[in-house]
Amino acid sequence: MAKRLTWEQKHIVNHDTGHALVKAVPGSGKTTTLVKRVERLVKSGTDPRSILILMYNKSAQESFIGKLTMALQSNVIPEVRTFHSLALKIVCHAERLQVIKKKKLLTPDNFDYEKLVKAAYRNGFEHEGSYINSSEIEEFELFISRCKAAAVTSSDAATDPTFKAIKRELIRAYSYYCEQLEEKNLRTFDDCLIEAVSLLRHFPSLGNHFSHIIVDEYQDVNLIQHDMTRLLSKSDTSVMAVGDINQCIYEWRGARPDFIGGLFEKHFYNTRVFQLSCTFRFGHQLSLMANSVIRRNSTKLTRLCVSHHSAPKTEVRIYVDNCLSKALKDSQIENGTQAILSRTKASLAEAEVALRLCSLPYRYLNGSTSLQHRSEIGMLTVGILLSVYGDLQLLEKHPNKEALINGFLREMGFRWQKGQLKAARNGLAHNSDLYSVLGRVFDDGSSSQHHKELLEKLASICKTGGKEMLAFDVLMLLKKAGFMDGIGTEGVTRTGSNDRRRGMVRIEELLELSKIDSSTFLQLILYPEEASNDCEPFILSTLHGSKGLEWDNVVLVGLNDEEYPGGINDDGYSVTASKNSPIKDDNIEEERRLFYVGMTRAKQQLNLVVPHDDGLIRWLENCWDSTPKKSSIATRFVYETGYTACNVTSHVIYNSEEKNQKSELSKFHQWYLRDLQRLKV
Ligand SMILES: Nc1ncnc2c1ncn2[C@@H]1O[C@H](COP(=O)(O)OP(=O)(O)OP(=O)(O)O)[C@@H](O)[C@H]1O
Repeated sequence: MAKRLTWEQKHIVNHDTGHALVKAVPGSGKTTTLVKRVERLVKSGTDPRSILILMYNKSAQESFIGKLTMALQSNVIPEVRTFHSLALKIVCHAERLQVIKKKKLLTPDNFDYEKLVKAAYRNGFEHEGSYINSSEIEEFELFISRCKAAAVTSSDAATDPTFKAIKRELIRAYSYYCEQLEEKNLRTFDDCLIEAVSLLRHFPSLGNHFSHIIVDEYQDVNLIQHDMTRLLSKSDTSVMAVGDINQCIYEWRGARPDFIGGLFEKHFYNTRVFQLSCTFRFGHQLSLMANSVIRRNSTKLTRLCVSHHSAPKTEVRIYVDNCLSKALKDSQIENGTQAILSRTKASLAEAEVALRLCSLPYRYLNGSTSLQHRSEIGMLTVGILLSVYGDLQLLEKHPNKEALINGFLREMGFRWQKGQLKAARNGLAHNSDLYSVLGRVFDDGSSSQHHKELLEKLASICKTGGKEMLAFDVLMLLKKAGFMDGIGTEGVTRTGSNDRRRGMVRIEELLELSKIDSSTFLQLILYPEEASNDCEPFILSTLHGSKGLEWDNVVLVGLNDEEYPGGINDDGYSVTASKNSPIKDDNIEEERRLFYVGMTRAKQQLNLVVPHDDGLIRWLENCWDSTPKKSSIATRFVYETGYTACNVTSHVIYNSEEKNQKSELSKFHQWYLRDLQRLKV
């Protein structure tokens, strides 16, 4: 059945020519509106080939093409591309015209790309042996994209003072990566973007002439993409940028709130501003809570996110005491989609253990790191194996043997000398007696006092536990023996190191709470039970990864203030950040936007799993929605939701309660009611 467009949607569909900026709240029917707009333009005579639509990623591009083909009922549809694919088209065209050198495109799914990244990593870190932890490669790739988004060359990286805090190994790896691309005559999509912008600047005719350009998710564009949009726009081109400043969360990839929040209007003259302020995804309580959080940012909130009458009546629950298992048990929705989202990967690892404990099915959104590949889990598993059995026989033939042992060897703080790590790995391939293997490795005359002490620690832990011990107690033994002291010190980036340290804290809390014995823990990690298939698998994702997606049931975890937003700046670019420095206002604003993105993914249910915090309980009882003055245990963002007051107001709305009750509501909630009336939704 055709949907009746809201009047805000109709205004956008009917916009004629001239630049436009559409400010759209989450789930506000952007795609529906844009498809309708293109349909109207084509039906009123615009040549579809003169319309360009730029989507943020490939899946959005494919879904948009599908919807457009259906709407236009024609094979001639406008050009729908991602920035990358458009850049590639321009670069290929320039190659054919022999304006630039021909190079081979290296895509991320190409095996040669993986080989190149690993070779560069090995080179930078002087890494020995064939095994490299996937999360280390992920961190290196992230660093590559950060550099490329800012068009940083390898020599820039080596000399730029803002890179002072970056590990030299990482910069060496990046230089090697750039050199290899050059030497082998290769380019990646990131290189294409940089080259395409430079080509358009010097040879403007390389870009087709478009009468309309529509750019979706404009809050995610970086400077290169913003420049590309400008260079593609001719004097008679109408550019429409669509996005939400409150969902700008990719600053580490070069996106900045000011592109959508000012620069677009500055660079594209006479821009008309439109709003899509009505959400079809979630109900009033969640809308009120989301507004209540995001209004703390310095970006002035001129329009609220308001729920459409057809939106689900979303239920929001808060679980105190980090009761994830309880939240998982009572929040499942039959046949509904569900997700667990977290700021850090560390809390996702904890969620994985909790899901295994409840025998619930799950998978990662992008298939990346799973429990066995996290080095602190390897450390703990090997430590428990040693304390219970004295050796690693149980790992023989296990598919994750290498990953788990690698975690241990890496986190134990051995300070390996050349050749030793490789010798240890080779030795352990055929011998499960870790103590004797390491004894032989360090018995070459060059071993230091430090190595001897570590071996003594190992000896002290071997078979001290026993099957009947609680996993938590074994962990305490390992801690006492100094096993956990080195966690994170070998990290590729500070973000990764912090994440592993947090992972350890999270697992410690979970083991203390769940009281499982060590053999159950080993079973969970090594041979988890088949999960029940009574419900849809829980999707595990970071908040960053959840952007643009939605689920019936969303569970947010890792909501303690010291982890999220955290007291320290995790960003490896920051030179001055120290453990005690307070998080900067800009960073808090970005973290707040991330929380806003996370909470607005839910359709039917939002479950917030928070640590025990008496302050929060008081806050909830008193209907307060201000930020606590002193540092809190639960993340400050949960306080900012004004949960109880929003619950009351949404009750008033759903039950069409009396006017006098409405007048008792806060000014902010009255604003919401006025918008609801104004929008007539
Ligand atoms: N006018 C309308 N009336 C009723 N439902 C609508 C209307 N417009 C859009 N929707 C519904 O709202 C939901 C979200 O729409 P759409 O996918 O177009 O949103 P979006 O803004 O692109 O989403 P996102 O925020 O994830 O980018 C869809 O289920 C769509 O059918």
